[in-house]
Amino acid sequence: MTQTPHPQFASAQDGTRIAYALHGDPASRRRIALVHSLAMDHTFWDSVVAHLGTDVAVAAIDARGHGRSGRPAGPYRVETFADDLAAVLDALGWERAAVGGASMGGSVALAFAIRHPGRTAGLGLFDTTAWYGASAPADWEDRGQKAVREGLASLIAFQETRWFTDEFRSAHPDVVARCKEVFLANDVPAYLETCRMLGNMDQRGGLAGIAVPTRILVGEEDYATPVAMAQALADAIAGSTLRVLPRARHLSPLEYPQDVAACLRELARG
Ligand SMILES: O=C(O)CCC(=O)CC(=O)O
Repeated sequence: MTQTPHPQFASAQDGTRIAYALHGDPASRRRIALVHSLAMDHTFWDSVVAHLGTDVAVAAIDARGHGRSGRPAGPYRVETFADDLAAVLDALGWERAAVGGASMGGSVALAFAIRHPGRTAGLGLFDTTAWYGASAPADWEDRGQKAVREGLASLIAFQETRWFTDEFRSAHPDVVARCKEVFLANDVPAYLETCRMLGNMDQRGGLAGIAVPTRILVGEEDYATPVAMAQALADAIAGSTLRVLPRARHLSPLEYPQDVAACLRELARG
């Protein structure tokens, strides 16, 4: 079991504290910056980090509104989350890094690559999208409002099957329990604002400008960001590769940590 380092803090442009954990060799020039999925935190990456080895430097952040980071009032924007990641790179003195993200974090990684191309050594996109579709603003508002009305626990049954297959849940009850624990610890107003952010996000216009090595992974049974969304990313980002993971659902860094780590190591080579 990897021991997660104590979080450190960077200051975002608006003064919000952004927490991050630094793993591996801080002196390594092979640098990786990671952003978790909705309502998770930096510990989301622990099993990937365990497969990354100690010859890379890895910064895993808590996005604003999540974990130990600040929870300013909304509205939230994916571009702000990307600039928060840039603030973490600044705090570390990193000019560039391979950037990886899962689901919400993948959307943040996309925004980072679009806004900070010179700082993006490579892009790892796991179970994610640039756009959730025309009904997304209403759908995500419904989800956030359910949390407000009935509490985050009312979403757990939905989340569990959205995150993982039945087989995975039976084989890895500890992983599922940890995800639930982190999910339930979220701040409801911040969760609502993050849901709204995802519903309103549309980054499709920026994809053609991404010119860094890009690897896209998606679970074959991902109902949250289905294979068609990953295919749309692959079609729009020149030179990207797409791999569909068999028998996986929405959280491939937890379902396939070794494969995600291999992908990130490759991106961090340059
Ligand atoms: O559950 C969904 O519909 C999507 C969840 C999602 O894509 C956001 C996330 O898990 O970060």
